[in-house]
Amino acid sequence: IYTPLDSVVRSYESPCRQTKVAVLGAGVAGVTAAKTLNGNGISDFIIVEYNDYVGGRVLPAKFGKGVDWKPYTIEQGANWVHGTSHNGGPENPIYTLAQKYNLTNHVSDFTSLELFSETGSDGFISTLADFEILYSKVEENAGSIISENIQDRSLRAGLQSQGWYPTSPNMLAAEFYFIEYELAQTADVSSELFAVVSGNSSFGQFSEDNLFILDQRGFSTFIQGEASEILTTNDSRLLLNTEVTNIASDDSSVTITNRDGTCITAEQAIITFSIGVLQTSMYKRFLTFTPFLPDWKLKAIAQMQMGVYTKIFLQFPPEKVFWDRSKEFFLYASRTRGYYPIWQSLDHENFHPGSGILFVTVVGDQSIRIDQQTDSETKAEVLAVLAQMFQVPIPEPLAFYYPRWSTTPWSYGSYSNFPVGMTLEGHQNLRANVGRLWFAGEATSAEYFGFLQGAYFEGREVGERVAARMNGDVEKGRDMVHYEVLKGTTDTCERNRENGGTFDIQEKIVEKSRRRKRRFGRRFGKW
Ligand SMILES: Cc1cc2nc3c(=O)[nH]c(=O)nc-3n(C[C@H](O)[C@H](O)[C@H](O)COP(=O)(O)OP(=O)(O)OC[C@H]3O[C@@H](n4cnc5c(N)ncnc54)[C@H](O)[C@@H]3O)c2cc1C
Repeated sequence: IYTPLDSVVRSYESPCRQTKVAVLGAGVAGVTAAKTLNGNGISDFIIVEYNDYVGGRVLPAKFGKGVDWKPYTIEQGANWVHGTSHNGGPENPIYTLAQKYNLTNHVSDFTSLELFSETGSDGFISTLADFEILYSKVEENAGSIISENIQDRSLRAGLQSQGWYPTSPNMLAAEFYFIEYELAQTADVSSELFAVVSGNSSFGQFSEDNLFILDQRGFSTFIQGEASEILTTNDSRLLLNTEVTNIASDDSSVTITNRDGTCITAEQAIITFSIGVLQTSMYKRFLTFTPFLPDWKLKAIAQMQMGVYTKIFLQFPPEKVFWDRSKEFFLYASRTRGYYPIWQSLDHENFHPGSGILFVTVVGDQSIRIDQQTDSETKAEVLAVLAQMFQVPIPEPLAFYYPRWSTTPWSYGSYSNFPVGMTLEGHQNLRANVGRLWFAGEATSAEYFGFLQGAYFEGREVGERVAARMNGDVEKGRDMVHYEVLKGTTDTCERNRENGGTFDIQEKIVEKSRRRKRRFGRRFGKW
């Protein structure tokens, strides 16, 4: 018999929208997780996304003007597919998707490079060659760290053990080109082992090619395409413009509360927020967990690092282009580490010829510094560097833009980097579920952290685990391994898939590292 009290009790019990799985975040990891759930028969999910678009850190923008006055599409976030496929061997899933969506691209030629000092064009190519040879020894050493299970150390210590002490602008620039440009942080704070693992997993396993995506539909076309295979237009299972502010879980359900006051109750939740968001929320409290996450999880979140990587775009009048249009890259050696070091021209026959577009990349502390500056302050610095490099009067740019990743509230940084002193077990604590809360994203990948493929593989894995749990597959849907107490190293037998690493592949790749080309290839002639 229905009584008014029943309805009060019912609405008290479930004031929120009900679903089986709440997928939090609509970047590569979230969309891949949702697709995997769908592929395993779970279509009752809700994706909650802060922004008004699908794609997360794959973020095109309109910039400048073309001959027809239409702006160009440039990429503020991810730009390259790092590693493609290897003679019928394993293929980078992002490469597979780039092909599926026919994304226009060009393989970057890192040898198409001109070098500059603070007083103009320079010929410090031998420094680059020296670094490249030395780095192959660092790779071999990382191989010993795995095979002999010795303690990891900083990449700085690894470089120093090979006699690398950067004391000149040229050496700083060479180190930037090989290390910071990829890790978005310095060798000082990076793990030697995992810097090598990361390079080998993508470039050693897939290929050395780096596809620069210049598709005018935007790089995010592939994620939006994948999302549209599981969602209809205006699908009520995709909540855009919705910021999650609290995640409450107990033995029976998870409740997601949003900034707009709405809420969702789910059986399981997949959290794909960046490590920057999870870290910053610990002290800014814009996102809270009820109850608090356990100590082992909080420590792992605090330990993984978030790098910052900033592309600063300039469009000059095309008739006033002052750089060599046949070159793709320009490397500037400043006395200050990381001061506007890498320039890339899009006004090139393989990119957007006649565009007048040039962009410079800074990372780490330099990114954090310029994120606090006004556009005009940063523009003045950038133009002064160009004047030093090219030794000609630099025209006023028609357009100038850069995103401020370190303060972006849905990302707080660009991508993760493996710190010194974090073991595979410590990292596993970042991946492992806490009851009904599952974690996925580029940072939870021990092998592909920082890359799109990391977000893809982790989204897929968690999607499979959650689907298995919902479908009653006890073995596959079991809790992920975590470690209440962390030891100094990870036992050899624990370097396995369960802990997010396939180090047998790594050992084989490291063995070959001396013979194979590295990311930048055999460019500088000393091989
Ligand atoms: C500048 C830059 C350059 C890069 N270059 C490359 C490259 O060339 N090649 C490459 O492979 N990778 C590159 N990356 C890394 C790549 O972009 C990421 O690895 C990948 O996009 C991460 O996907 P994700 O799904 O893990 O996280 P995200 O894309 O960050 O997805 C998480 C989603 O969660 C949402 N979210 C956050 N907080 C909340 C909240 N409170 N409520 C609701 N939603 C929320 C966010 O809006 C976001 O959409 C680059 C990244 C940046 C920033």
